[in-house]
Amino acid sequence: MDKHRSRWTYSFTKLIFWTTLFAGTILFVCFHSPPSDSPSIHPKMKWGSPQWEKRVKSSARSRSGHFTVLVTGAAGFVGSHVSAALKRRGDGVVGLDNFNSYYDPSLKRARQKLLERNGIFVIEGDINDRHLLEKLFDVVAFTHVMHLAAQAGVRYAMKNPGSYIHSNIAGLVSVFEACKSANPQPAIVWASSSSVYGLNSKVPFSEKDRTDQPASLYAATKKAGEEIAHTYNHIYGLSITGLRFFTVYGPWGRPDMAYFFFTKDILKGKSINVFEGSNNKSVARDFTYIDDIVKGCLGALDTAEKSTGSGGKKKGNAQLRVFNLGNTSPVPVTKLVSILEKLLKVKAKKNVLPLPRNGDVMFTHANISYAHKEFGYKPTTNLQMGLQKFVNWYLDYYSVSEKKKSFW
Ligand SMILES: O=C(O)[C@H]1O[C@H](OP(=O)(O)OP(=O)(O)OC[C@H]2O[C@@H](n3ccc(=O)[nH]c3=O)[C@H](O)[C@@H]2O)[C@H](O)[C@@H](O)[C@H]1O
Repeated sequence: MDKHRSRWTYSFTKLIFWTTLFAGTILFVCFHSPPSDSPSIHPKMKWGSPQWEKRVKSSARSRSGHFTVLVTGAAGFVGSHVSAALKRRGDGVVGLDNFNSYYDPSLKRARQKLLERNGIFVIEGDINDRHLLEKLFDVVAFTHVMHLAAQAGVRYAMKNPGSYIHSNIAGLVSVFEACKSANPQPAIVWASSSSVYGLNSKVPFSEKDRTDQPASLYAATKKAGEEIAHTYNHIYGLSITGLRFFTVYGPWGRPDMAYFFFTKDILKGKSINVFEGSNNKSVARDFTYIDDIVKGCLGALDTAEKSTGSGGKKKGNAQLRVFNLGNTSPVPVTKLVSILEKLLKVKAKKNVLPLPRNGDVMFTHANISYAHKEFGYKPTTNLQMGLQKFVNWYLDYYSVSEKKKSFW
Protein backbone atom coordinates (compact mmCIF):
# COMPACT_ATOMS: atom_id res chain seq x y z
CA MET A 1 0.00 0.00 0.00
CA ASP A 2 2.89 2.33 1.03
CA LYS A 3 4.75 1.34 -2.11
CA HIS A 4 1.65 2.12 -4.18
CA ARG A 5 1.24 5.52 -2.51
CA SER A 6 4.86 6.48 -2.99
CA ARG A 7 4.70 5.52 -6.70
CA TRP A 8 1.53 7.66 -7.00
CA THR A 9 3.24 10.57 -5.22
CA TYR A 10 6.24 10.17 -7.51
CA SER A 11 4.06 10.27 -10.66
CA PHE A 12 2.12 13.27 -9.35
CA THR A 13 5.33 15.19 -8.60
CA LYS A 14 6.58 14.33 -12.08
CA LEU A 15 3.31 15.59 -13.59
CA ILE A 16 3.58 18.87 -11.66
CA PHE A 17 7.21 19.23 -12.70
CA TRP A 18 6.53 18.71 -16.42
CA THR A 19 3.40 20.90 -16.35
CA THR A 20 5.34 23.74 -14.71
CA LEU A 21 8.20 23.36 -17.17
CA PHE A 22 5.79 23.34 -20.12
CA ALA A 23 3.83 26.37 -18.89
CA GLY A 24 7.08 28.19 -18.10
CA THR A 25 8.42 27.52 -21.59
CA ILE A 26 5.20 28.81 -23.17
CA LEU A 27 5.34 31.99 -21.06
CA PHE A 28 9.04 32.51 -21.82
CA VAL A 29 8.48 32.10 -25.56
CA CYS A 30 5.49 34.49 -25.49
CA PHE A 31 7.27 37.25 -23.62
CA HIS A 32 10.64 36.87 -25.33
CA SER A 33 9.53 36.21 -28.88
CA PRO A 34 11.25 38.39 -31.47
CA PRO A 35 9.31 41.57 -32.12
CA SER A 36 7.17 41.99 -35.20
CA ASP A 37 7.75 44.54 -37.91
CA SER A 38 5.17 46.95 -36.56
CA PRO A 39 6.44 50.45 -35.81
CA SER A 40 6.07 50.02 -32.06
CA ILE A 41 9.11 50.13 -29.78
CA HIS A 42 11.26 47.04 -29.44
CA PRO A 43 14.17 48.15 -27.33
CA LYS A 44 15.36 44.59 -26.86
CA MET A 45 15.46 43.68 -30.58
CA LYS A 46 18.86 42.10 -31.17
CA TRP A 47 20.88 44.22 -33.51
CA GLY A 48 22.26 42.46 -36.52
CA SER A 49 19.36 40.02 -36.85
CA PRO A 50 17.64 39.78 -40.28
CA GLN A 51 14.58 41.41 -38.76
CA TRP A 52 16.67 44.27 -37.39
CA GLU A 53 18.33 44.78 -40.78
CA LYS A 54 14.94 44.87 -42.42
CA ARG A 55 13.78 47.62 -40.07
CA VAL A 56 16.99 49.61 -40.54
CA LYS A 57 16.65 49.43 -44.33
CA SER A 58 13.01 50.36 -44.28
CA SER A 59 13.69 53.35 -41.99
CA ALA A 60 16.58 54.45 -44.25
CA ARG A 61 14.46 54.45 -47.41
CA SER A 62 14.26 57.96 -48.86
CA ARG A 63 12.27 59.60 -51.60
CA SER A 64 14.26 59.67 -54.82
CA GLY A 65 16.98 62.29 -54.79
CA HIS A 66 16.82 62.68 -51.01
CA PHE A 67 19.41 61.97 -48.33
CA THR A 68 19.87 58.94 -46.14
CA VAL A 69 20.79 60.20 -42.70
CA LEU A 70 22.01 58.50 -39.54
CA VAL A 71 20.93 60.68 -36.61
CA THR A 72 22.74 59.99 -33.35
CA GLY A 73 20.99 61.16 -30.19
CA ALA A 74 17.71 60.75 -32.08
CA ALA A 75 15.65 60.38 -28.90
CA GLY A 76 17.17 63.59 -27.52
CA PHE A 77 15.65 67.06 -27.70
CA VAL A 78 17.34 68.40 -30.86
CA GLY A 79 17.79 64.92 -32.35
CA SER A 80 14.10 64.06 -32.26
CA HIS A 81 13.05 67.36 -33.85
CA VAL A 82 15.69 67.11 -36.57
CA SER A 83 14.82 63.46 -37.31
CA ALA A 84 11.14 64.35 -37.68
CA ALA A 85 11.92 67.29 -39.98
CA LEU A 86 14.20 65.19 -42.21
CA LYS A 87 11.61 62.45 -42.52
CA ARG A 88 8.86 64.95 -43.26
CA ARG A 89 10.69 66.27 -46.30
CA GLY A 90 11.48 62.81 -47.69
CA ASP A 91 14.90 61.90 -46.35
CA GLY A 92 15.50 58.40 -45.02
CA VAL A 93 16.34 58.52 -41.31
CA VAL A 94 17.80 55.92 -38.97
CA GLY A 95 18.10 56.98 -35.32
CA LEU A 96 20.56 55.84 -32.67
CA ASP A 97 20.31 56.61 -28.97
CA ASN A 98 21.59 55.01 -25.78
CA PHE A 99 18.60 56.21 -23.69
CA ASN A 100 20.84 57.01 -20.74
CA SER A 101 19.31 58.28 -17.51
CA TYR A 102 20.98 61.72 -17.35
CA TYR A 103 17.40 62.97 -17.37
CA ASP A 104 14.06 61.15 -17.25
CA PRO A 105 14.35 58.41 -19.90
CA SER A 106 10.56 58.22 -20.19
CA LEU A 107 10.66 61.52 -22.08
CA LYS A 108 13.18 59.99 -24.48
CA ARG A 109 10.94 56.94 -24.88
CA ALA A 110 7.96 59.19 -25.63
CA ARG A 111 9.98 60.97 -28.34
CA GLN A 112 11.05 57.58 -29.72
CA LYS A 113 7.45 56.43 -29.83
CA LEU A 114 6.46 59.47 -31.89
CA LEU A 115 9.34 58.97 -34.29
CA GLU A 116 8.59 55.29 -34.70
CA ARG A 117 4.95 56.06 -35.40
CA ASN A 118 6.24 58.07 -38.32
CA GLY A 119 8.49 55.38 -39.72
CA ILE A 120 11.79 56.24 -38.03
CA PHE A 121 13.54 53.33 -36.35
CA VAL A 122 15.51 54.49 -33.32
CA ILE A 123 18.09 51.86 -32.43
CA GLU A 124 19.01 51.52 -28.78
CA GLY A 125 22.80 51.56 -28.78
CA ASP A 126 25.86 53.58 -27.87
CA ILE A 127 28.01 55.60 -30.25
CA ASN A 128 31.01 53.96 -28.59
CA ASP A 129 29.87 50.57 -29.87
CA ARG A 130 32.24 50.26 -32.83
CA HIS A 131 30.72 46.99 -34.06
CA LEU A 132 27.21 48.42 -34.09
CA LEU A 133 28.36 51.44 -36.12
CA GLU A 134 30.28 49.23 -38.56
CA LYS A 135 27.20 47.06 -39.00
CA LEU A 136 25.00 50.10 -39.63
CA PHE A 137 27.33 51.34 -42.36
CA ASP A 138 27.39 47.81 -43.85
CA VAL A 139 23.62 47.75 -44.04
CA VAL A 140 23.03 51.33 -45.26
CA ALA A 141 25.11 53.66 -47.46
CA PHE A 142 24.40 56.78 -45.39
CA THR A 143 24.92 60.00 -47.33
CA HIS A 144 25.03 62.04 -44.09
CA VAL A 145 25.51 61.64 -40.36
CA MET A 146 23.80 64.16 -38.09
CA HIS A 147 25.77 63.57 -34.91
CA LEU A 148 23.77 65.01 -32.00
CA ALA A 149 24.43 62.41 -29.29
CA ALA A 150 26.37 64.06 -26.44
CA GLN A 151 26.62 64.54 -22.72
CA ALA A 152 25.03 67.97 -22.32
CA GLY A 153 24.81 70.40 -19.41
CA VAL A 154 27.52 72.75 -18.16
CA ARG A 155 27.10 72.32 -14.40
CA TYR A 156 26.75 68.50 -14.34
CA ALA A 157 30.33 68.24 -15.65
CA MET A 158 31.62 68.79 -12.11
CA LYS A 159 29.57 65.87 -10.82
CA ASN A 160 30.31 63.37 -13.56
CA PRO A 161 33.32 64.43 -15.62
CA GLY A 162 33.84 60.94 -17.03
CA SER A 163 30.53 60.96 -18.86
CA TYR A 164 31.70 63.99 -20.90
CA ILE A 165 34.88 62.24 -21.94
CA HIS A 166 32.94 59.06 -22.77
CA SER A 167 30.32 60.72 -24.98
CA ASN A 168 31.85 63.93 -26.27
CA ILE A 169 35.41 62.77 -26.86
CA ALA A 170 35.52 58.96 -27.14
CA GLY A 171 32.04 58.84 -28.70
CA LEU A 172 32.88 61.52 -31.24
CA VAL A 173 36.07 59.70 -32.24
CA SER A 174 34.10 56.47 -32.56
CA VAL A 175 31.62 58.16 -34.93
CA PHE A 176 34.44 59.73 -37.00
CA GLU A 177 36.22 56.36 -37.15
CA ALA A 178 33.12 54.63 -38.50
CA CYS A 179 32.55 57.44 -41.02
CA LYS A 180 36.13 57.51 -42.27
CA SER A 181 36.11 53.74 -42.89
CA ALA A 182 32.73 53.75 -44.60
CA ASN A 183 32.54 53.45 -48.33
CA PRO A 184 31.16 55.88 -49.42
CA GLN A 185 32.11 58.21 -46.57
CA PRO A 186 29.15 60.29 -45.39
CA ALA A 187 29.27 64.05 -44.80
CA ILE A 188 29.02 64.84 -41.08
CA VAL A 189 27.14 67.63 -39.30
CA TRP A 190 27.58 67.61 -35.52
CA ALA A 191 26.62 69.56 -32.42
CA SER A 192 29.27 71.79 -30.91
CA SER A 193 28.21 74.48 -28.44
CA SER A 194 28.15 78.20 -27.72
CA SER A 195 29.99 77.30 -24.52
CA VAL A 196 33.27 77.07 -26.50
CA TYR A 197 33.42 80.90 -26.33
CA GLY A 198 33.91 80.52 -22.57
CA LEU A 199 35.32 83.67 -21.05
CA ASN A 200 35.49 85.48 -24.40
CA SER A 201 34.13 88.98 -23.78
CA LYS A 202 33.98 90.33 -27.34
CA VAL A 203 30.34 90.46 -28.41
CA PRO A 204 28.55 89.26 -30.42
CA PHE A 205 30.48 85.99 -30.59
CA SER A 206 31.83 85.35 -34.05
CA GLU A 207 33.24 82.07 -35.31
CA LYS A 208 36.60 83.83 -35.67
CA ASP A 209 36.76 84.80 -31.98
CA ARG A 210 39.01 82.98 -29.54
CA THR A 211 37.73 79.74 -28.06
CA ASP A 212 40.67 78.79 -25.90
CA GLN A 213 39.20 79.75 -22.52
CA PRO A 214 36.47 77.19 -21.78
CA ALA A 215 34.72 77.71 -18.43
CA SER A 216 33.48 74.15 -18.02
CA LEU A 217 34.62 70.64 -18.84
CA TYR A 218 31.56 70.42 -21.11
CA ALA A 219 32.85 73.40 -23.10
CA ALA A 220 36.37 71.92 -23.14
CA THR A 221 35.09 68.64 -24.61
CA LYS A 222 33.15 70.51 -27.32
CA LYS A 223 36.22 72.59 -28.14
CA ALA A 224 38.30 69.40 -28.24
CA GLY A 225 35.67 67.97 -30.60
CA GLU A 226 36.23 70.86 -33.00
CA GLU A 227 39.97 70.13 -33.03
CA ILE A 228 39.36 66.40 -33.50
CA ALA A 229 37.09 67.29 -36.44
CA HIS A 230 40.00 69.17 -37.99
CA THR A 231 42.20 66.07 -37.69
CA TYR A 232 39.69 63.72 -39.32
CA ASN A 233 39.04 66.22 -42.08
CA HIS A 234 42.77 66.65 -42.68
CA ILE A 235 43.79 63.00 -42.61
CA TYR A 236 40.80 61.24 -44.09
CA GLY A 237 38.98 63.80 -46.26
CA LEU A 238 35.82 63.76 -44.16
CA SER A 239 33.44 66.65 -44.80
CA ILE A 240 32.62 67.98 -41.33
CA THR A 241 30.39 70.84 -40.16
CA GLY A 242 30.18 71.81 -36.47
CA LEU A 243 27.18 73.77 -35.19
CA ARG A 244 27.57 75.94 -32.10
CA PHE A 245 24.08 75.84 -30.58
CA PHE A 246 23.08 78.70 -28.27
CA THR A 247 20.88 77.57 -25.32
CA VAL A 248 18.24 75.74 -27.35
CA TYR A 249 14.74 75.59 -25.83
CA GLY A 250 11.20 74.58 -26.77
CA PRO A 251 8.60 71.80 -26.70
CA TRP A 252 10.00 68.32 -25.93
CA GLY A 253 13.00 70.08 -24.35
CA ARG A 254 15.55 68.94 -21.80
CA PRO A 255 14.36 68.82 -18.17
CA ASP A 256 17.87 69.68 -16.93
CA MET A 257 17.72 73.15 -18.50
CA ALA A 258 16.72 76.21 -16.48
CA TYR A 259 13.61 77.25 -18.47
CA PHE A 260 12.27 73.69 -18.09
CA PHE A 261 12.85 73.15 -14.37
CA PHE A 262 11.89 76.76 -13.57
CA THR A 263 8.49 76.00 -15.16
CA LYS A 264 8.16 72.79 -13.16
CA ASP A 265 9.17 74.41 -9.87
CA ILE A 266 7.10 77.58 -10.35
CA LEU A 267 4.00 75.44 -10.96
CA LYS A 268 4.77 73.40 -7.84
CA GLY A 269 5.27 76.53 -5.74
CA LYS A 270 8.91 75.57 -5.13
CA SER A 271 11.55 78.30 -5.02
CA ILE A 272 14.00 78.73 -7.90
CA ASN A 273 17.61 79.95 -7.83
CA VAL A 274 18.23 82.85 -10.16
CA PHE A 275 21.91 83.60 -10.69
CA GLU A 276 23.36 87.07 -11.05
CA GLY A 277 26.84 88.47 -11.58
CA SER A 278 28.79 90.75 -9.25
CA ASN A 279 27.35 94.26 -8.75
CA ASN A 280 23.87 92.86 -9.52
CA LYS A 281 24.81 92.40 -13.17
CA SER A 282 22.27 90.19 -14.90
CA VAL A 283 23.23 86.90 -16.45
CA ALA A 284 21.95 86.62 -20.03
CA ARG A 285 21.57 83.97 -22.71
CA ASP A 286 20.94 84.06 -26.44
CA PHE A 287 18.02 81.61 -26.04
CA THR A 288 17.31 79.97 -29.41
CA TYR A 289 14.01 78.33 -30.32
CA ILE A 290 14.11 74.71 -31.48
CA ASP A 291 12.41 75.30 -34.87
CA ASP A 292 15.08 77.85 -35.77
CA ILE A 293 17.78 75.37 -34.75
CA VAL A 294 16.17 72.65 -36.89
CA LYS A 295 16.22 74.99 -39.91
CA GLY A 296 19.89 75.66 -39.21
CA CYS A 297 20.66 71.94 -38.99
CA LEU A 298 18.90 71.23 -42.29
CA GLY A 299 20.61 74.20 -43.94
CA ALA A 300 24.01 72.90 -42.82
CA LEU A 301 23.16 69.42 -44.09
CA ASP A 302 21.96 70.72 -47.45
CA THR A 303 25.11 72.74 -48.05
CA ALA A 304 27.52 70.07 -46.81
CA GLU A 305 29.81 68.91 -49.59
CA LYS A 306 30.65 65.24 -50.05
CA SER A 307 33.54 63.70 -48.17
CA THR A 308 36.41 63.03 -50.54
CA GLY A 309 37.86 59.82 -49.13
CA SER A 310 36.70 56.25 -49.12
CA GLY A 311 37.41 53.21 -47.02
CA GLY A 312 39.86 55.09 -44.77
CA LYS A 313 41.85 56.80 -47.57
CA LYS A 314 41.83 60.52 -48.34
CA LYS A 315 41.43 61.42 -52.00
CA GLY A 316 41.45 65.20 -51.74
CA ASN A 317 40.70 68.18 -49.54
CA ALA A 318 37.25 68.23 -47.96
CA GLN A 319 35.00 70.87 -46.45
CA LEU A 320 35.48 71.83 -42.77
CA ARG A 321 33.09 74.40 -41.28
CA VAL A 322 31.86 75.77 -37.94
CA PHE A 323 28.70 77.88 -37.59
CA ASN A 324 27.01 79.76 -34.77
CA LEU A 325 23.32 78.93 -34.52
CA GLY A 326 21.90 81.47 -32.08
CA ASN A 327 19.09 83.99 -31.90
CA THR A 328 21.19 87.20 -31.90
CA SER A 329 19.29 88.77 -28.98
CA PRO A 330 20.44 87.85 -25.47
CA VAL A 331 17.79 87.98 -22.75
CA PRO A 332 18.53 88.27 -19.00
CA VAL A 333 17.56 85.21 -16.97
CA THR A 334 15.40 87.51 -14.80
CA LYS A 335 13.38 88.36 -17.93
CA LEU A 336 13.01 84.66 -18.73
CA VAL A 337 11.53 84.19 -15.27
CA SER A 338 9.10 87.09 -15.63
CA ILE A 339 7.86 85.78 -19.01
CA LEU A 340 7.28 82.35 -17.42
CA GLU A 341 5.42 83.94 -14.49
CA LYS A 342 3.01 85.66 -16.89
CA LEU A 343 2.49 82.57 -19.05
CA LEU A 344 1.95 80.30 -16.06
CA LYS A 345 -0.01 82.94 -14.13
CA VAL A 346 1.99 82.07 -11.03
CA LYS A 347 4.45 84.29 -9.13
CA ALA A 348 7.85 82.63 -8.79
CA LYS A 349 9.57 82.31 -5.42
CA LYS A 350 13.04 83.53 -6.32
CA ASN A 351 16.34 83.11 -4.49
CA VAL A 352 18.80 85.46 -6.12
CA LEU A 353 22.27 83.91 -5.82
CA PRO A 354 25.71 84.87 -7.09
CA LEU A 355 26.62 83.03 -10.30
CA PRO A 356 28.38 79.89 -9.05
CA ARG A 357 31.85 79.16 -10.34
CA ASN A 358 30.84 75.82 -11.75
CA GLY A 359 31.05 76.32 -15.46
CA ASP A 360 28.49 79.06 -16.08
CA VAL A 361 29.38 82.14 -18.08
CA MET A 362 27.82 85.62 -17.71
CA PHE A 363 26.32 85.94 -21.17
CA THR A 364 26.18 84.53 -24.68
CA HIS A 365 25.38 86.38 -27.89
CA ALA A 366 25.67 84.95 -31.38
CA ASN A 367 26.78 86.62 -34.55
CA ILE A 368 25.03 84.50 -37.19
CA SER A 369 26.13 86.26 -40.37
CA TYR A 370 28.20 83.30 -41.58
CA ALA A 371 25.28 80.84 -41.31
CA HIS A 372 23.03 83.44 -42.92
CA LYS A 373 25.42 83.84 -45.83
CA GLU A 374 25.97 80.10 -46.36
CA PHE A 375 22.42 78.78 -45.98
CA GLY A 376 20.09 81.69 -45.23
CA TYR A 377 19.85 80.99 -41.50
CA LYS A 378 17.51 83.54 -39.94
CA PRO A 379 15.86 82.87 -36.56
CA THR A 380 12.27 84.06 -36.37
CA THR A 381 11.03 83.14 -32.88
CA ASN A 382 11.57 85.48 -29.96
CA LEU A 383 11.71 84.25 -26.36
CA GLN A 384 8.14 85.31 -25.55
CA MET A 385 6.70 83.37 -28.51
CA GLY A 386 8.94 80.38 -27.99
CA LEU A 387 8.19 80.10 -24.29
CA GLN A 388 4.46 80.34 -25.04
CA LYS A 389 4.84 77.28 -27.28
CA PHE A 390 6.93 75.50 -24.67
CA VAL A 391 4.43 76.17 -21.89
CA ASN A 392 1.53 74.97 -24.08
CA TRP A 393 3.42 71.77 -24.73
CA TYR A 394 4.46 71.37 -21.08
CA LEU A 395 0.92 71.70 -19.75
CA ASP A 396 -0.35 69.34 -22.40
CA TYR A 397 2.40 66.75 -22.00
CA TYR A 398 2.21 66.53 -18.24
CA SER A 399 -1.56 66.45 -18.06
CA VAL A 400 -3.33 65.39 -21.22
CA SER A 401 -3.71 62.17 -23.24
CA GLU A 402 -1.36 60.50 -25.74
CA LYS A 403 -3.29 61.46 -28.87
CA LYS A 404 -2.45 65.13 -28.83
CA LYS A 405 1.30 64.67 -28.70
CA SER A 406 3.14 65.33 -31.93
CA PHE A 407 6.11 67.04 -33.58
CA TRP A 408 4.34 67.06 -36.92
O1 LIG B 1 24.53 77.02 -25.39
C1 LIG B 1 25.04 75.96 -25.03
O2 LIG B 1 25.94 75.45 -25.65
C2 LIG B 1 24.62 75.34 -23.76
O3 LIG B 1 23.29 75.77 -23.47
C3 LIG B 1 22.77 75.28 -22.27
O4 LIG B 1 23.54 75.76 -21.19
P1 LIG B 1 23.08 77.06 -20.43
O5 LIG B 1 23.04 78.23 -21.34
O6 LIG B 1 23.91 77.15 -19.22
O7 LIG B 1 21.54 76.69 -20.11
P2 LIG B 1 20.80 76.47 -18.71
O8 LIG B 1 21.50 75.46 -17.90
O9 LIG B 1 19.40 76.23 -19.05
O10 LIG B 1 20.94 77.88 -18.00
C4 LIG B 1 20.35 79.04 -18.58
C5 LIG B 1 20.62 80.22 -17.72
O11 LIG B 1 19.96 80.05 -16.46
C6 LIG B 1 20.87 80.29 -15.40
N1 LIG B 1 20.48 79.43 -14.28
C7 LIG B 1 20.60 78.09 -14.38
C8 LIG B 1 20.22 77.26 -13.35
C9 LIG B 1 19.71 77.83 -12.18
O12 LIG B 1 19.35 77.14 -11.20
N2 LIG B 1 19.60 79.19 -12.11
C10 LIG B 1 19.97 80.01 -13.13
O13 LIG B 1 19.86 81.23 -13.03
C11 LIG B 1 22.24 79.98 -15.95
O14 LIG B 1 23.23 80.71 -15.27
C12 LIG B 1 22.09 80.43 -17.40
O15 LIG B 1 22.39 81.77 -17.52
C13 LIG B 1 22.76 73.78 -22.28
O16 LIG B 1 22.28 73.29 -21.05
C14 LIG B 1 24.11 73.21 -22.57
O17 LIG B 1 23.99 71.82 -22.71
C15 LIG B 1 24.70 73.83 -23.81
O18 LIG B 1 24.08 73.30 -24.93
